[in-house]
Amino acid sequence: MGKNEESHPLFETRRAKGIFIHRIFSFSMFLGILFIWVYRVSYMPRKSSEDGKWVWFGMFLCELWFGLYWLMRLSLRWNPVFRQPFPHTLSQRYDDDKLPGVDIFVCTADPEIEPPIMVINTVLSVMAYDYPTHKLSVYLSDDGGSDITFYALLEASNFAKHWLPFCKKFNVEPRSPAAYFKSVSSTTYSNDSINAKETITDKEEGERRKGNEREGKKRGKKGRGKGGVARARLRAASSLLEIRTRGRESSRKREETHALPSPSKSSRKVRENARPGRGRGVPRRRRALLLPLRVLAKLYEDMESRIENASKVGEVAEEIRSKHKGFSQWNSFSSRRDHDAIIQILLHGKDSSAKDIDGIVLPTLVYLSREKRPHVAHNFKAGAMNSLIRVSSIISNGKIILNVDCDMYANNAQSLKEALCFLIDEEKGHEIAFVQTPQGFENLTKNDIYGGALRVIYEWEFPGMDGFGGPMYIGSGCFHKRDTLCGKKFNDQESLKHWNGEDINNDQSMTKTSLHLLEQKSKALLSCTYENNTLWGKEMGLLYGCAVEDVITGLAIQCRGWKSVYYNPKRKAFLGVSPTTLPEALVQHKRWSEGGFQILLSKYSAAWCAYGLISPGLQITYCFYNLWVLNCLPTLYYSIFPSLCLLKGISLFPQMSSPWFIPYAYVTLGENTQCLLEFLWSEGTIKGYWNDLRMWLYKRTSSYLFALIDTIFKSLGFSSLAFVISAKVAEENVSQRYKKEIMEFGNSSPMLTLLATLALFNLFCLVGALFKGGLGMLMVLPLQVLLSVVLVLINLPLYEGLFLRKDKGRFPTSVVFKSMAVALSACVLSNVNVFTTI
Ligand SMILES: O=c1ccn([C@@H]2O[C@H](COP(=O)(O)OP(=O)(O)O[C@H]3O[C@H](CO)[C@@H](O)[C@H](O)[C@H]3O)[C@@H](O)[C@H]2O)c(=O)[nH]1
Ligand SMILES: [Mn+2]
Repeated sequence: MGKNEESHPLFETRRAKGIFIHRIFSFSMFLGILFIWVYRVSYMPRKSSEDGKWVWFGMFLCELWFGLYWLMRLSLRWNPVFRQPFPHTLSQRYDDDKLPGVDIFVCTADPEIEPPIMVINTVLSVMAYDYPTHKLSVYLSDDGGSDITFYALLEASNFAKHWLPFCKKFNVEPRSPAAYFKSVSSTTYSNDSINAKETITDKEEGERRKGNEREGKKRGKKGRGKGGVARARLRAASSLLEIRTRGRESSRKREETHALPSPSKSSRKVRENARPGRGRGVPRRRRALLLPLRVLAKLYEDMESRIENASKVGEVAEEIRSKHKGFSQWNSFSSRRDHDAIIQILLHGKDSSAKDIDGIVLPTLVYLSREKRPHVAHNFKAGAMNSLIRVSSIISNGKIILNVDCDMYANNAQSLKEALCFLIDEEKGHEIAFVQTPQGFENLTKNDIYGGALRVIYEWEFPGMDGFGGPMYIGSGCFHKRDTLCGKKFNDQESLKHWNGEDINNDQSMTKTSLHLLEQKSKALLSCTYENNTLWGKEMGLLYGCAVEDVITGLAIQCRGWKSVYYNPKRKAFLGVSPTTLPEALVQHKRWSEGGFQILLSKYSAAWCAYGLISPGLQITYCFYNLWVLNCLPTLYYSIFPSLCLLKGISLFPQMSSPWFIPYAYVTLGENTQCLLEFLWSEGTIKGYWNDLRMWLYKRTSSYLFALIDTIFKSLGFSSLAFVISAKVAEENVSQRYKKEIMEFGNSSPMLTLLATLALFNLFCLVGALFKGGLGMLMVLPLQVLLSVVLVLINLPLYEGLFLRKDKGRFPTSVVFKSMAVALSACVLSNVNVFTTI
């Protein structure tokens, strides 16, 4: 870091390397595409009676679309930028009191799909951010209106008293207790020798370790080996708890620990305490220390089983209810869709009882569930977010707002400060409205069978958007400035004012009565009718009426003149849960693609309304995503007609001997090589690429098609907006199959039936064609055979699911029959007459 700290910016932006080569390559690809277009037009069958005239014309339209869409995609790769924050500079420049208040919103909506224990793990992980606790407030919005979730949060508020000091003193990662204990479990709980601990590492831990090693070196220690840091962590953890336990017995000892002024100092002291056992191979000492970590783990396990018990029974025991007044807000009439506003401030920074076991103030923690009535539209997550914005504004009013989904725990305690570097940078921070991090997933398998990682989007495309003015807002893992989220326009003069770290909440102290008053005041803000005749959902807060409330809100913010930043740290900032079955993955993509298309048709349309408000490059990239759905038509066409014509012996592509074959071969090879390389460079595997290709096809031929149909229905007023919440837990046998990367079909939804029908249709066409023409077909119609073979190969797991598998994840028999019948009759019918004459 430079000497001149004052002028050193808080972040830097780098351009990608090799852009020039990429542009030349893209130019050659574009030439190839032009040649394909020329070929289609000049070889169009002239006479109306000629075989396949209309099919040919359709092929031309498809290729025209693919070519244009490829150009849009190119814009995402035109000018990528990468960001690097400097949190140390931030820490040097702003002491704790100067840092802005941060309000963190966690949203949950259904205690069955989103188990309360998972929700509070997310809550605990964000409470434990490396950030001054008196500047941190965490709000849980529960659209499920569940007293069990409330109970879980109540438990979490107690557990936090032990968990936060533990995390901070020993710098543990990740700070979701479940994830942390899982990472150390196999070793700590066993009574086996210390060596077992050497194996507790996973990839993420490796990252953390590197950081630790660097830190360790700074402190003049030798870099530790693999197991060494893990051991040190355990030892540190153990010794802290040992002190805690002993502390309970001897108050003198306890005071000693508490008297230490700063956590880091005390942690050093504890580490020193622990040192005698190190490196001498004295298992006795270590074993003695192991027990206390168990105490914390046990504390967690007990809490977990109490919460899970309550979930199983479906209610909170009377004994517990009677101990906390919060429960009185639920009555026998309360249901998910019909209940009063509920709010409870569980911890408040200004309340003297809200301290951890070290006497340090805990972050403010609030449970809320907005009022719900069956006939009042509640606007899904957008509605929840707006309630959160309002309530937090009277409780803590943090200038920065972070929103996470309830499954997305913070995986990196530093990322809050890192994100702040962008938002409060003296030079550029004034124009940045939000910082989006990519969504990481903890449950991905090696070859990512449902393409849930969205690797290429996060590694290549979002940096491309960033180069044009900023990425989209994609919900979870986004840091906003409160005022821009509430509709503030970008105004140079005002925004240029230097960031002032004024204190947010200057209330002196909070008594029980003042807390109660605050809760009552908040309830009014949570009522169903509060937003009537206001700008909420239209110009303020998150916008309503769109299936991807986040993306449209982000676009609106950018249209008001703001920029955004994409921050993709090496150690993922958040980890959540990705769908573990094919139907779920398809339904999620349907929601996303439908939402995107709604944006394109809305008053914020990136295609026309955003003109002049955001950069043309950004406009194109938004269109690229918002046009996902339209891909269904050409893709369906391309996966049906070439196969069908193969069966009928009609040629749709140039012969191998023709010079026109070259552009087809070049474009196909070039495109696939580029995509494969991008995938591999984003830490994907080759098999993963193949899986991704399959999902690419399935999304296009089912999710997008149904999204298109639904959008049409909605615009005609036949149906209304819905939000299908993604499942975050799976049955045991489903998750077993998921881990083995066996595709899960398991239901007879129209989407799956359609996929099965298409797959069978391709199979029948290929088999029929080979039967009729033998391998000679390969010489006559090489590209069509290739296309058909690829389609059949990519569908292999689907055929298995239809005919070979016996487990519950296979296709239901009804789908087997339906799809067989439709696919067969399509083949037979087309062979008898039609398509040539239409
Ligand atoms: O009525 C609702 C519906 C959903 N949610 C919450 O919204 C979040 C996202 O829901 P999920 O089912 O997990 O959807 P995903 O598709 O996984 O979420 C992505 O896409 C959504 C938009 O479709 C964004 O809102 C999310 O932030 C983004 O992570 C979850 O925490 C839900 O609890 C609510 O609070 N109220
Ligand atoms: Mn989700």
